[in-house]
Formats: sequence, C-alpha cells, structure tokens
Amino acid sequence: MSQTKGLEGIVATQSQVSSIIDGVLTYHGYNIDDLADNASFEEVVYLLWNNRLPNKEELDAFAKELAQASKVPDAVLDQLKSFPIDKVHPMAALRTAVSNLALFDEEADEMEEEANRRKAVKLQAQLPTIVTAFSRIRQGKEPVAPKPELSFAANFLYMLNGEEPDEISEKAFNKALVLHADHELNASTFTARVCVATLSDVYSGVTAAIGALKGPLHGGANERVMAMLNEIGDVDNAEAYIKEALANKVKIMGFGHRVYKNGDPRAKHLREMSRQLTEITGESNWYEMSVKIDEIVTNEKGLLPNVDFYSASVYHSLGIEHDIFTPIFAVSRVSGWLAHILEQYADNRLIRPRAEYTGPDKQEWIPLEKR
Ligand SMILES: CC(=O)SCCNC(=O)CCNC(=O)[C@H](O)C(C)(C)COP(=O)(O)OP(=O)(O)OC[C@H]1O[C@@H](n2cnc3c(N)ncnc32)[C@H](O)[C@@H]1OP(=O)(O)O
Ligand SMILES: O=C([O-])CC(=O)C(=O)O
Repeated sequence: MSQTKGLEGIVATQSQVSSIIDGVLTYHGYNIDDLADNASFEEVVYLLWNNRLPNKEELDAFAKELAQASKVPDAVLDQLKSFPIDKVHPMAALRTAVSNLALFDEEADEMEEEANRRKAVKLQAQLPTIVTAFSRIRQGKEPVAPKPELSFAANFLYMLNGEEPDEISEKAFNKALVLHADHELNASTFTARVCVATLSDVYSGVTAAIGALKGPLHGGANERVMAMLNEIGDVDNAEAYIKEALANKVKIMGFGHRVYKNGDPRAKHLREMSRQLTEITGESNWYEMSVKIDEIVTNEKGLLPNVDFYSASVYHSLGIEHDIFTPIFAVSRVSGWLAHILEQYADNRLIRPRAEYTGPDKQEWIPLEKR
C-alpha cells in the first residue's frame, strides 16, 4: 500500500458543484470572475443547490424563503448568552450553536430529499443570525432581527451593526460572499461529505465542517492575516518582518495553496476591493502593507496570496471585528457544504479510505502488573 501525505492530488469523489481545472474556478461551469462581477449571493446559492441559475421569479421566491427561515429558536440564542462570552471564539460558539439547532428541529434526522432541502434553507438563513447575535451579545447589545426586504449581504451587515449598510459596503460584502461560497473538495467540504456519507444528518455534517474550517491552515487564516498586519503595523516594517519569519520557517498566513500553484483566481478580486475600500476609509496603509507583503513573499518564496489574504483588509475596512472574519467565511461556505451534502446523499457510499500501518509488529502482551 502506498500513501500520499495529506491526500495531495487524490481524486476522492465526483462532483458537479464546482471545479478547479488548470487554475480556473467555476461553480457548476460558471467562471468565478463572471459570478464575482455579476451575481448576488442568493443567485449563487440557488446555482449551487440546483445546478442552474434561477429566473427572476425563482430568485425572488428563494430570497423570500431564506428571509423567512432566518429566525433562530430562542433557546439557541439563550444558550449563546450563557457562554463564557469573553473567552469563547465566535467559531467555537457557531459550531456549538449549529449543533444545538438540530435539537430544536423535529426534522433533524429525516433523510428524505425535501426534508434535507428544508434544513439546508434553515442553515443558510440561520448562520448569519447566530454569528451576528453572538457578536452583539458579547458587546452587551440585543440581537437585531433581520429585515426581509434586504439582500442577504445587506441583512448580515444590518444584523451585525444595527444599521443598514451603504451601497458600496453591501456590494463589496456580496462579492466576498460569492467568492467564498464553494471550492471543490477543500478540507471542510470533504469533512462534511465524510460525515454525511455515514448517513448522519445535515446538522452533523455542517457542525463537522465548521470545526474543519476553524483551523489556521484553512478558514482560520483570514483572522491571522489581520493579526499579522497589525503586528507589522507599517509598510516600512514589512520587509524585515516577513524575511525574518520566512528564515524561521514561520508560515505566512494567507499565502500558498494545495491546488493553485499559479495563483488563486479569487485573490485579485479581493485585492481590488481592498484597494477601493481602504481608499474610502482613509486607511490605505492596510492595502499598501498587504501589497508589500505580497511582493516579498512572492519574490522570496514563490508563494502567491490565497483567498484569505486580501479578505482580511476588506473585512477590516467594512468595520468588522477581526474574530468574525472566519465565521463570515462559514456564513458563505455553508452554501457549498450544503450543496455537497445534498450531492453526497443523492449517490451515497461510505467514505472509508485505508491507512498504511507504520507501527511495531508482533508485540507480546504484558500483564498490567508487569508494565
Ligand atoms: C481558504 C483556504 O483554506 S486557503 C489556505 C489558507 N491557509 C493559509 O493561508 C495558511 C498558510 N498556508 C499554508 O499553510 C499552506 O500553504 C497550505 C496549508 C494552504 C497548503 O499546504 P500544503 O499544500 O500542504 O503545502 P506545503 O505545506 O506542503 O507547502 C510546500 C512548501 O511551501 C512552504 N509554504 C507553504 N505555504 C507557506 C506559507 N504560507 N508561508 C511560508 N511557507 C509556506 C511549506 O513550508 C513547504 O516548504 P518546504 O518544502 O520547504 O517544506
Ligand atoms: O480549497 C482549499 O484547499 C482551500 C480553499 O481555498 C477554500 O476552501 O476556499
């Protein structure tokens, strides 16, 4: 038996949800550049779950369905309030709250496709409610109920801040959601598929996926990019900081990718958004510092920025707290997880690879008293 560390290059399933071929990302065949420039997040979710774009009527009905499903059971919000709020990371709170949602859904263990689709709508609609409620609760503020007439992107910012966003912020946030929605068999999506392939329920699959996204080698990198920018503090410090980190074999957050070796096609959109938004906020230092780091890491290591690098200065410019960056990734990526979960159920087989054993052989049993 031979093995590939980290399953690099292994094709583990077939999927129609998204593809990365020759460095080009598509959602069901639609190029990410077209989607980023034109699509609403709601349209993208519809595409991922139905393998086609909606017409106007279908989109309106879907957006309404999402808006109507956004209320989270009071017991789940009450539980958020009971957490040791100043110590709990929002990703841990989200993981626990999503698991808790299952306890209040009578259909949680129903396996019919229609029931699973209803749960998908609830999860997509309720993750923003949980993330924004948690952020407000820990600031001693009341959660804000969503406004059904707002877009998904605008509603998130509204529930987070208690005021409706301006058009530029709404558009930028919508684009960020579109860019993060799905990404083939990334670690959290694979986790979700492995979980539900045992015929476990949708909530378990999403809870497991949140746990995988939380790690710094995956979705957790965006928060750490901002921590690094803060630590560097000024564009003039960037070169010395990065060179020292690389010399010490420290991983630079937001760089490198398992699949893309010639660049992540999402990064250019986020870089341009970072430029525009930091100009508006009068804090172009974050953009300039990011560009400088990008140049140094590329020159020194040949590594290019991934989706997490410029998203940090984008979210910061939108006034979002830094530990909410990864939960925002989850608010978008849950659409992809759910598409993959539905696809997995539709043609399921248990996912159970093998391990190459490297431990000792033919060990002799030693009774407890002799050890
Ligand atoms: C949404 C996402 O999940 S995108 C990824 C988000 N994660 C990050 O940004 C964290 C930083 N990046 C990384 O840790 C990695 O590049 C990963 C996890 C994304 C990909 O990991 P892998 O495919 O296993 O790449 P691997 O770790 O083998 O890297 C190959 C070489 O490049 C180096 N390298 C990779 N990424 C980085 C980095 N960000 N900084 C410095 N060196 C790096 C590795 O140390 C390794 O060097 P070596 O051959 O001298 O040992
Ligand atoms: O695909 C990956 O390995 C990680 C990634 O970029 C994503 O999940 O968006």
